[in-house]
Amino acid sequence: MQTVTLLGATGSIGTSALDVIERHPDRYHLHALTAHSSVEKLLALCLKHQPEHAVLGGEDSAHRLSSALKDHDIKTRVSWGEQALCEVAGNAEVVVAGIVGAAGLMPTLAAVRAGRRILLANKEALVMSGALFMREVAQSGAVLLPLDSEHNAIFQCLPREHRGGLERHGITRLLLTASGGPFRDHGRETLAQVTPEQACAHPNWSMGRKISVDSATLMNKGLELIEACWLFDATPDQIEVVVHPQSVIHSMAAYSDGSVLAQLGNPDMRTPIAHALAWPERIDAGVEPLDLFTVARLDFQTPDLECFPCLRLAREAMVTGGTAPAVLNAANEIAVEAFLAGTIGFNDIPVVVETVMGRIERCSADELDVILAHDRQARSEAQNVINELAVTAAGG
Ligand SMILES: NC(=O)C1=CN([C@@H]2O[C@H](COP(=O)(O)OP(=O)(O)OC[C@H]3O[C@@H](n4cnc5c(N)ncnc54)[C@H](OP(=O)(O)O)[C@@H]3O)[C@@H](O)[C@H]2O)C=CC1
Ligand SMILES: CC(=O)[C@@H](O)[C@H](O)COP(=O)(O)O
Ligand SMILES: [Mn+2]
Repeated sequence: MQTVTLLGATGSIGTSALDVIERHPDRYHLHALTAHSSVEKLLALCLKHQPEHAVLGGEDSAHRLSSALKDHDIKTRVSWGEQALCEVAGNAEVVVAGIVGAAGLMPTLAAVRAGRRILLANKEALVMSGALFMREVAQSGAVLLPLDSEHNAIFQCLPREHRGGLERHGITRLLLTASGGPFRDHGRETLAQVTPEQACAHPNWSMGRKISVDSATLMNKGLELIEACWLFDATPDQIEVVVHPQSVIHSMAAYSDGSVLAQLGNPDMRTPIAHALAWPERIDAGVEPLDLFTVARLDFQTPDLECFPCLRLAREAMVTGGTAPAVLNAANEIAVEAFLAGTIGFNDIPVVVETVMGRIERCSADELDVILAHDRQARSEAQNVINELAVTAAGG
């Protein structure tokens, strides 16, 4: 029996992870469930799963949850804030990192430092702090398993011990597949008019709103390119993005003898979650078997970097290195929030990111304090750019 902390239990990853965990009560025991502000959702999960701990973002919401649990005579202990998240992340054998955005960095790092088995969905944490994060994994002996569907697929296509560069294993390229998002065939003019609801309607995956917008701008693929560089010790030019609208091939590894290994499956996050939970064993994920006759065809295209500059910006940030990926990520988080709030348009997202990247000087990213300072600076600069765009739009 392994104890599990599920960071971001009320989200899309959290829901899929609970579905898999529930199928295997003999293997997994819930140590903690966490959320930010979804008190009612976390209450329902605590009533059902009775974890030892529940963590929320603020004191008021934690008091509300605690008193509701007492009314139901449930013994789950409730706490709040980043320190509490780090404690529950450090105290379970398995940690599912399913918080969205930079907020996931400190709890995920706490799990790394405690040498836990980490199932990483929170790609932003690795994008922000890649070198430091991987150094801490090596030092603590943590087992880092990718949940992101593409990275989990690549992991499955690589030799079991894949350390120290791809060439050593005869791997020439990683082929990172991208659905192309809901606006794959749109031109730049129509993109200017798209709404948050349209952007969040991903053609193949049901996900949280932030990652859905990232998929629509191709920033998700950019973040994933950076994520793949760190996870698989690859250089940006060893990674090729392939638009594959069906999302059936989840990614591939090309070898020097001409072989290309791929992992296929229905687009359902329970597959990578079950894979990483049980690795190196295999367990039931509750996922329908893939029916290739229904899929019928697999298409491939090159990404359109004119309409979707975010992929280019992320590649450039990785090549620049240091704090550039943290700046890219922070600016993107603010821009996506503004787009979802209706403050800026879809095509303004890359404008905000590129302008912020041009204004903040790159630094070495060896220290956490430096990374966090650049994250804060990029957020504040992104807000400035958004304000400037509003003035321009008002004719100022
Ligand atoms: N969804 C998917 O299929 C995939 C997701 N990912 C990655 O997984 C991560 C989670 O994505 P997804 O599940 O879609 O996101 P959701 O928005 O669905 O869920 C986010 C979760 O994080 C919690 N959360 C939000 N803000 C904070 C905060 N400031 N502090 C602590 N917790 C917070 C939310 O709590 P509350 O409900 O209270 O807001 C919720 O539990 C992202 O990094 C995403 O890129 C990667 C591959 C696939
Ligand atoms: C399920 C998953 O891993 C997402 O990151 C998915 O990849 C999004 O799809 P695209 O970014 O390819 O549209
Ligand atoms: Mn992905």
